[in-house]
Formats: sequence, C-alpha cells, structure tokens
Amino acid sequence: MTAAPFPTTLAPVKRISLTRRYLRRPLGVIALAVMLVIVAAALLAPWLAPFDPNFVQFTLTHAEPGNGHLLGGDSAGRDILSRLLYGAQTTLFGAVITCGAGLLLGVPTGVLAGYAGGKTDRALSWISDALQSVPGMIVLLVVAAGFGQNFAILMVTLGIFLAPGYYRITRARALAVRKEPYIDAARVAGVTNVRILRTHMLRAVYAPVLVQTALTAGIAIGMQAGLQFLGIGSASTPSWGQMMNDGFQTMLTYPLILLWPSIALGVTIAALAFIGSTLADLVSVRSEQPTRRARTRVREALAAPAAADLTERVASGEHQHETADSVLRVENLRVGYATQNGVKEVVRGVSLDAAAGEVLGIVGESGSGKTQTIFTVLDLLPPGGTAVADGIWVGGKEVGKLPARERAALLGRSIGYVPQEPMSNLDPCYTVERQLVEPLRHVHGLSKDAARARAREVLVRVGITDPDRVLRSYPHQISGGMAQRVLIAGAVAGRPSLLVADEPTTALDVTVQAEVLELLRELQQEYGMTLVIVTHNFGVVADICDRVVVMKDGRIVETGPVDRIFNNAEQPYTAELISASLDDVEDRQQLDEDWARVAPAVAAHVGGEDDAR
Ligand SMILES: Nc1ncnc2c1ncn2[C@@H]1O[C@H](COP(=O)(O)OP(=O)(O)OP(=O)(O)O)[C@@H](O)[C@H]1O
Repeated sequence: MTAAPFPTTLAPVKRISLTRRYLRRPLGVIALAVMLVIVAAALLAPWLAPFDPNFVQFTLTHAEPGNGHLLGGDSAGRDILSRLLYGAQTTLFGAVITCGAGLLLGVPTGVLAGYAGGKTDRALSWISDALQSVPGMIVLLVVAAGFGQNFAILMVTLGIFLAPGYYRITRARALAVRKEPYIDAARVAGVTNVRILRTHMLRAVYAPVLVQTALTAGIAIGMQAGLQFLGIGSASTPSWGQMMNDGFQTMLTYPLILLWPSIALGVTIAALAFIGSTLADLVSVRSEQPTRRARTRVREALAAPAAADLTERVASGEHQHETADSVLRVENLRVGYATQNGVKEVVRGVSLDAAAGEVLGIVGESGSGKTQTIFTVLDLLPPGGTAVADGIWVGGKEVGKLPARERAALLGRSIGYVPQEPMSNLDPCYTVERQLVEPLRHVHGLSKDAARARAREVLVRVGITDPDRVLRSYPHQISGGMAQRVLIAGAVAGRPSLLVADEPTTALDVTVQAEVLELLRELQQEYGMTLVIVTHNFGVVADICDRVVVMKDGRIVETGPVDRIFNNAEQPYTAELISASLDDVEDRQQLDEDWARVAPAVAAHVGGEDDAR
C-alpha cells in the first residue's frame, strides 16, 4: 500500500525562530553577509589597512590605483583603501551610538506609555511630538559648533532626535498587548507591573524594534556622512563623509576619489535597508499570508489523484437530495493548511446537503472541522486555508465556477450568518442601526427609509422590545444576549434562503441559549429558510434539527434523521458522543478508544459508498 502523502493526525505545531525564517530569505541573507563583511573590515582595520590612514606621501597625491595602493591616493596624498577601512570604524561606531541612544530613550518610554496609558501616555507622547517638531539638523549644527571635535556627542544628539521613531512603534505595540487577556491574567495572579513590563511587554516589542534599528542605523550613517561632508568632526579621524568632501572638490578631474567612499556608503545603507525590509516582512502580518506557491502546493496535495484510492482519501458523508432540490450541497470538500511538516488537512472529503426548509445540524467535538467546513461555504477561510471540492452549490448555483464578485453577491443575498461570538462580530465604532441598515441598502438595494424600517421590523421580530433605543445604541451599550438577537436580526433581514449558525449559543447563558434556539427555529419556519447549525452539543441537535451530520477528525462519521440517530446510532462513536453530550458522564478517553476501534471500518464503509456513487 502506498504511504499517505500527509499526516493523518494533526502535526504538532513547531515554532520557527526569527533567525531561521530570516535565513530562508536570499535577499536578506545577502544583505546580512555584506553587512558582516563591512563590520569585519571595520573591526580588523588596524590589521587589514596597508598604511596609516593619516600617513601622507607627496607622490600619492591624486594617484591612480596601483603601485601597492589598491584604490589610489587622495588629494592630500593618503592611501584611500586604508582611509576607507578606518572610515568604516568611524561610521559604524557613530551608528551604534545613535541607535543606542534612540533605543535607550525610545523603547522604555514607548512601552511605559502604552502600558500605563492615561496621563503618562499623554505626557510622553507630547514630548515625543515636540521632539519631532524641532528641526533636528539645526540643533545638530548648534551642537557641532559647541562640541565639533567630539563626534560621539553629536551622534547621541542625533539618537535623541530619532528616539520618537522607537517610541511610536513600541507604544503602539504595547497599547495592543495591554488589552490582551493574558496581561489581565498576569495582573490577577499578582505579577508586578515591572515584571510584566520586563517580560510580556519587552518580548512583544522586540521584533519591531529590530526592524526599526536597521532603519535607524541607515539614517544615522547617512546623516553622519552629511555632517562630516560639511566639515564637522575631527580632521584627524578618517571618515567616509570627509573623504566624500575631498572627492567632491576634485570630482571632475579625479572622480575615483569621490567614487570609493560613495560606493562604501551606498552599499552599507542599502544592506541595512534590505535587512530592515526583510525583518519587517517577517514580523508583519504580510508574512502570515501564504505565498502563491504554498497555496498551489496545498491545492495539489489536497487534490492529489495518485492518492485518491487510499482509504484515507475517500469522501465521507452522503447526499439526501438532488442537486436541484438542495439549497446547499457540498461534494468531497477538503481543506488544508501548509505547515512545516507538509500539508495539514483539517477537512478530509466532506459531502453533505440540505434541502429547502430543512434544519441540518453539523455536530462534532472541538477541532473536528465543522467550522472549517462552513467557513469554506461562506468564503471565510482564513488566509492560510486552501479548499478543494468536487463542487459547492448554493441555491442550485455552483459557487466555485462564479467570478469572485458574483460569488460574493450570491452569498451576500442567499446566506445569512449567525456567528459564535456576538460581541466581537459587531463593530464597536458604529451604532446597531448603521450595521443593520448598510447591508440592506448596499447588498439588497433598499432605500434608506425602507432599510431602516426593515431593520426595526426584524429587531421587533427577534424579541427586542425597545427597537429604537437598540438601533441608536453602540454594541457596548447592549447585553450579549441582545447582541446575538441583533446579529440574528441582521442575518435574516435580507430574507436569505439559507441561514448558517455557528455555535450560536456558546457564548450565552443557559436561559438565553434556550430562547435563542427557539427564536432560530421560529424564524426558520416563518421565513421557510434552510437552517444549518454547527454545534458540539447533541442537546441543541435534539432541540431543533431534522437531520444531523456527525464529524470527527475532518470526516463525516455518520449522517441521518435526528430520530434515527438518537434511537439507533449506527456508529458507536455517535452513541458515545450523544451520551457524553446529553448526560455529561462519558469520559474523553472512552470516546477516543471507541473511535480508534471503529475508525477503519467507518472509513471502509464510507469509501464503499463513495466508490459506488
Ligand atoms: N488558521 C488555521 N491554521 C491552521 N489550522 C487551523 C486554522 N483554523 C483552524 N485550524 C484547524 O482546523 C481544525 C478544525 O477546526 P474547526 O474550527 O473547523 O473545528 P471545530 O470542529 O469547528 O471546533 P470548535 O468547535 O472548537 O470550533 C482544528 O484542528 C484547527 O486547529
């Protein structure tokens, strides 16, 4: 038997370090190598430089390369290569001082402002803004007038002016992390603020700080060269800016004198820019988006015809209705994600359908692939997810064959969606009215007044007694149960033919749960909709479903009318799940043991059906 092309159980998630991910980017690796060569040249200058950088030989004035002087001589008769090597020291030293000052000032204050908020945030942000509004170059020239010979002071001053760059990114990151529940949990557990700042906060900001440092170093090197070009700094310390000044004087007659330091400066700044942009790519959201190649790889693995005859690859589930009679029909759906260990397949050949007016329950334990299945139908798979199917039909139309725009229009008009978390599915920036009225106007083409009247009418229908107040409210002004009613109202307001509800009662308390289920059933009957309800709870299935699909590990274990499944489940796994769900007594281990026992037989059974079809 051929080996399965991908793991059949979920692979453990491996965390890949930033360094390893960086080393996979060729452009970043080249830039880093160039930078390392420049750093090595600077550090080893006393050994690599063939001459003293300030040693003057009259015969070397404006000399062409050759005679032991690889890059020739400058206007004062000094060896250009030696001055370049020592100049690299000055340049990198200046960049380190600037970045150090920026880091020391910007990072702790940014983290503190983001974490503490309130007055601290306002005061520190005011200082940062003020610093940015001061013309830095003028201050640098004033400082240069006072400490012209001491370049370190000048670079520290530059670092102070570049600190707001660090401040802004660390403050924004800390503001976001401060709202995370794990920070609240740490506080409740008695972890001190200083410790939270040192651990959680600094860890959260380190990646953007790395990116900022690469960019700041590039800016610092450019500014430093500019100041040295103007003649600021000690004349006895070789620097690239000074060398450019010298070359500039004789640019037309001896262009090579200007060329060498310009190349050194350009290459160094470009290397830092590439390092910065590679890092930015790796730590930004963009890196979570899979590449086209990765998508193709997943699609090929999911559709691999060579593996089609494997027991693991047959479709599971069955169709009860003709395509023309089905409001929803899914055939052999596979969903996968690219991981370091290959393709992780989370839905493994699911076939199901639902007719007009039918209530279909998709039930299964956590991670069984219920949500991924309906997310594919709704076109809501997260960016990393890739789906392949023999076909998905909504209202008799094969959605996969429609152009993206038509598909969005069809889904928007035909399907209403009730999500799991009511509060996080309402935009806190807009009133309930705006959120109900906008889709009715723009998707369903109602006028503003008609849309408002419809929104009010459905709010009343879902049991909201003061619809005008709720319409005026923002999401935080209403309760969770009311928010779920608002979402149900929004889902049915466009009179869809299919209503999909994903664990619609999970986030609600028990009394509200029963009311919401009752409401869904009433609306389904009243509007004649098909209702597909995703749940892990057989109690919900018993309450409102006509038919049920039982899922485990991305496959359908069993499907049938609710009465039959409850009274005479064919699969022991289903029976265990029912009793665990209703009585809450069976333990998890028992479920797993039963599944391990029957899994091969189930796979063979559904495989046989699939082949026959
Ligand atoms: N963005 C993602 N990247 C990788 N794997 C994912 C992603 N989203 C979901 N999965 C995996 O897909 C599998 C199925 O998830 P799904 O959300 O469909 O489960 P579920 O049956 O709806 O469970 P629950 O009731 O807990 O939501 C899980 O193993 C999950 O880890």
